[in-house]
Amino acid sequence: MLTLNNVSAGYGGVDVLTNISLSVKEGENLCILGPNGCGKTTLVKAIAGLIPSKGTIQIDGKNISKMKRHEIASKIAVMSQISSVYFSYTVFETVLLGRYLHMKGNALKEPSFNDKLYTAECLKAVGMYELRDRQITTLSGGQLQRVYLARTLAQEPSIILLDEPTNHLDLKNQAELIDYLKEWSKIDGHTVIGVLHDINLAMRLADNVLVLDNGRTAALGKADEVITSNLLNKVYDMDVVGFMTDSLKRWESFQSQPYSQVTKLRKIK
Ligand SMILES: Nc1ncnc2c1ncn2[C@@H]1O[C@H](COP(=O)(O)OP(=O)(O)OP(=O)(O)O)[C@@H](O)[C@H]1O
Repeated sequence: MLTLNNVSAGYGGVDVLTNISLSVKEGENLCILGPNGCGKTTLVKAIAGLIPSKGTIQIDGKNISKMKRHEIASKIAVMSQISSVYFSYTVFETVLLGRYLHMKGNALKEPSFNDKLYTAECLKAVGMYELRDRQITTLSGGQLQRVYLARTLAQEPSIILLDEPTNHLDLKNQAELIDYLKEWSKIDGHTVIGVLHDINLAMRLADNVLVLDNGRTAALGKADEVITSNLLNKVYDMDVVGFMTDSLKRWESFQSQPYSQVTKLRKIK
């Protein structure tokens, strides 16, 4: 479904990514891992056709450099981290924007009954239908992220590209979003390709993992085979598994200690 062959991309003529090759089949999910600045977002932008790239990127056998913007958008939706909202639309209007493609690209046109119906379905799917008339500026970060998920679904893509979508979300909402997308990917050969900093969430979502190191492929393969302590320690330049194990031990000991012992505050000198 999605194939990258020797893809290099970057900014101002300088490559950030070098010779990335991979393929993602329908119904499979891929997580992209790697330290800050290694090129994860750049890869997402290249796949979405938002920046030029060398090599070939094909969706369903078609080269994206030969596809029109709206044709790419009918296949791929990008869901990124939420940023501040400066323009106020209602929840319903925001999700309706995801139907833009299906409204023959004319957002000024009165949406059809079917577009409105599909928008409502997407809002129901993410549990935001009741808040459909609220201005999005009045929503919490978690609610806003749900609205953006609904807008992504309204686009009816076959591939969702995630770029760190879980900031602003508490633990429960992070897990729910990832589980929802995992479920979505198992319907009708959908695919999720996601940049996630949290390795636990990545393992929850991914069938396959690409680990980038300085713009190059450090590892690519099945999640349980690729996510090894040696590789993570090398790429992130820290004892990742040791850190996670230590956190778990602290949590366990915190649980077993009497309340009085763990709440002692250090005196400020
Ligand atoms: N628009 C841009 N113009 C020039 N350089 C850029 C641009 N966007 C990103 N870069 C550079 O490209 C490199 C890779 O950035 P990218 O955002 O892809 O990394 P990342 O792995 O997603 O990082 P992070 O985990 O911090 O989000 C960085 O050195 C960054 O400074």
